[in-house]
Amino acid sequence: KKSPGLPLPPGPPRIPFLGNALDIDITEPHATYARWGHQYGEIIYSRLLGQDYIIVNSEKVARTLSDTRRSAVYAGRPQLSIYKLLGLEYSTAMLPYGDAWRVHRKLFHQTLRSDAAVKYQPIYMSKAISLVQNLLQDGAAPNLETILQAFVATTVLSLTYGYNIESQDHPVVKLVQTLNNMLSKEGTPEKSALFETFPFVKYLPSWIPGLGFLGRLATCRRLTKEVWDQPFEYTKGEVAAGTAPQSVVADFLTSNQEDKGNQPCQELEATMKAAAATVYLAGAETSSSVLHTFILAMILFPEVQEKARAEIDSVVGEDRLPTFGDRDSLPYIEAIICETMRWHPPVPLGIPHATTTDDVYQGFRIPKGVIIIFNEWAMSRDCVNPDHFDPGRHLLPTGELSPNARMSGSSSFGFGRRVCPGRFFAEGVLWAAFVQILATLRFSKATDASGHPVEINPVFTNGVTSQPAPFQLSITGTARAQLIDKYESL
Ligand code: HEM
Repeated sequence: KKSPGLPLPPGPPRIPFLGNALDIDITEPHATYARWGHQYGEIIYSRLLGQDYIIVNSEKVARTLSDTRRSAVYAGRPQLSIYKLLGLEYSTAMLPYGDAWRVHRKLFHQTLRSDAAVKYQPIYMSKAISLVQNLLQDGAAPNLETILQAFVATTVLSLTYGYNIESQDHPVVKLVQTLNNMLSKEGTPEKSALFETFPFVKYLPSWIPGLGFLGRLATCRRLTKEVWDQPFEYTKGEVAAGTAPQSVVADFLTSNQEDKGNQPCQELEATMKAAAATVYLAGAETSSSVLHTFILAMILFPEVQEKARAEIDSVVGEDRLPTFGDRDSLPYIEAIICETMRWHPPVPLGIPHATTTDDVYQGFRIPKGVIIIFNEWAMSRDCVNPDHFDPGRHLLPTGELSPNARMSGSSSFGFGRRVCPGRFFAEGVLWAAFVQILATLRFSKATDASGHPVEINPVFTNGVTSQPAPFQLSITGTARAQLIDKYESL
């Protein structure tokens, strides 16, 4: 719809050139946008340097815009120069709305839709068992972040490519972790804004003082290519030899061979590589952030931890570990997962969408190409006492799970046609980890030399994904922990 006469949504006053750049708290932009929401309403217009933004703070509005007949209008992605500079322009999450993106989503649908993700359950469970073993071994002075990152790295590489890696020192783990660390440092919104405002910067030589990051961007592009190619070629070889275990890439290759009766064409293979590499980029930090947040919440709200263990004891008994077969009988565990996603959404501002055509919403003009920010953090605050971790929000008075309470339905997975295709997969990985952790481990505050608990100030990191800043803790085993070693021999 062309509607030049209509006003843009309301928003804070802007100054020439910088727009609202000076109004935003860069350590917590989601909180700034939420405050604007209280002042200007559910949908806000803002301008940062040369770029127009619409910020949506309400889940109801986000769903109205992206889950209805308008869904195609809100399914675009901004085409920012930084994606190309980092070598990410072919990643599923950055593709414009169109045919190439549809092929990616079809591949994900084949292997990761809700019923297909179920077949990875044995992998989810055995990786969760290794996680609790590692946490228990390290209980005295746990290096939580390293253990969680290793869990996620080995799990995602096993599920995506069929790698059976236990050690974080494996070259492929090192490769993807180096790339992820570089991407989060070099792919910041500030650098993105710099390239959008001064496009010529990317043509300058990196030896100019202050432009050393141009050289690091080139390294990112090289590493991205390696992450694209290396693990994929490994799985392709295993599939050809008939020795490939179950994995997303093995599924991609075999289901597309079956369709065509021969090897997938080169173009489809390139698409598979890009989609598979997106799994690590999109799934690793997000999943480890959820686990990290969960452990923090269990320490700050010990009554939740106790109640969860009591539920596991009553349903599972004391002489075995929980299995996926117990899942429907453990509504409180399910509610803890939903509450973890709500208490601190791992991607507070989602991944930006962009409009594919002009639109009109409630009398406001929404121009084509404008960047749409779904503020998942603001949406998570729209409840009574939002800072309190209360799984009861997701339960009926009878103790059963509320009809819509499922982790994969959380607004923290985004909206509309761009909703996270890995949500069922993430739900499986995280359910297995949560339930085994609660069944076998007890978390508490660390104690200082004089035996006093070390208080925790819950602070979260800032970036595309957000997780708790490091905190001290103590981990001990419950009576059921002795079953962990037996599980290995099953
Ligand atoms: C708890 C873990 C995860 C969280 C919180 C999460 C969250 C998100 C969010 C917020 C988006 C953007 C949605 C939007 O634009 O509206 C997204 C996109 C995406 N996620 Fe996830 N994700 C998680 C795990 C995963 C996993 C395990 C995979 C792969 C198996 C994955 C694959 C993707 C892909 C491919 C996209 C891009 C979709 C597109 O642009 O069409 N994610 N995710």
